[in-house]
Amino acid sequence: MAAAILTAVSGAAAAQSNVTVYGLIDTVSIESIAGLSPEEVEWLTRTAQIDRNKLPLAMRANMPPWLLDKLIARDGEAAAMELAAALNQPAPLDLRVNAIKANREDVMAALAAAPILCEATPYSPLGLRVIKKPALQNLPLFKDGAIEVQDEGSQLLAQIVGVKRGEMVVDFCAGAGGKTLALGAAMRNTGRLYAFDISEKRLAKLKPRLARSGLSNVHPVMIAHENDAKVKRLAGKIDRVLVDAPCSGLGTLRRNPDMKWRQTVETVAEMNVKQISILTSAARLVKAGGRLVYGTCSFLNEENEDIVTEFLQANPDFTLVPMNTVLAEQKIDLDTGEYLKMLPHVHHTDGFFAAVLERKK
Ligand SMILES: C[S@@+](CC[C@H](N)C(=O)[O-])C[C@H]1O[C@@H](n2cnc3c(N)ncnc32)[C@H](O)[C@@H]1O
Repeated sequence: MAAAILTAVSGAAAAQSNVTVYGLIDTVSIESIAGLSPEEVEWLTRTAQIDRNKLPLAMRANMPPWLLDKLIARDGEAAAMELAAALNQPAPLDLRVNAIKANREDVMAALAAAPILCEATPYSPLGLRVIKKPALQNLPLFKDGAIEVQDEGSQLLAQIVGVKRGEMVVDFCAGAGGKTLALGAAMRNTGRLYAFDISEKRLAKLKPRLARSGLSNVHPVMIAHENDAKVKRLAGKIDRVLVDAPCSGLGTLRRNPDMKWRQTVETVAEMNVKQISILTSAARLVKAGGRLVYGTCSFLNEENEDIVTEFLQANPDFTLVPMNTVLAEQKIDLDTGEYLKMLPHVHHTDGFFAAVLERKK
């Protein structure tokens, strides 16, 4: 790592490389970087003392210029810098209580005895925010599936799908099942929940989590692509469909700070093509009066509102259910306008977006 740092800054000394180094110093302490020579420690220490206010904005924000420019054009400089600052802070550790195994108060008391201090999350009725970050893997609560690690924003996205007992539900992009587990528990282990994904590896990671959770209503299904014949077979039969779409992941930069350096305007545009294609195919599953929920862990309009607008223009049999209505149905005291928009500097969650679309009866 040390060699890579010096190559990055002493080569062409490109602004981008310097941004990376400042970001690294902000995220991890110099002492925690192994294998540095005394000269490298000295150089990094001097770099860390530079007055950030004299640096160009993108360096201060620790963001690629294309991304910062986009945010400034949309939100103004102050708001963009506030979001950037929040994304440069480490994320808290949030847990979701598995309602078919435990309730939040009992879990809180059991954790306190461990002793692990936590507080109830403000929006998700099943969430706990752990004060420090202890290892949880060996706790009986974790092994028995009473708790799962899940950001509060992700919990909310599952909650606003509004699943009920006995329903037919599809989690179209289930991955390793973060939201699948929340949906299955909200269905009280009844009905049928299909967990689709194109990644065998991710679906395999869902299996041990499912075993711990005690859920028997989840059916993982590997699909080749969004237009797979397995999707067509369920057309018009599903009460609730969640599309937790593949996206830039920029909303999770607190956990994956390197992600922003791998995204470009072009990768986002490629993702948009996939997003509208998946949403359009998943929509076929929804029965009359049923709901389709489109979500991302991104804060970019291109991946969020713009996809929903394009979808609604092409699919007039769907209408947007205002998020205020959805959140009120779930008894969640939160107002984020027409859509769910969770942001780290406002809600202390990862960045999440969701829209609820209903098929006309
Ligand atoms: C944002 S991740 C899902 C995260 C997951 N829902 C969770 O809560 O942990 C997006 C997922 O979409 C899957 N995916 C990508 N293309 C897909 C497609 N055409 N059809 C279904 N799933 C797809 C990816 O494999 C990835 O697991």
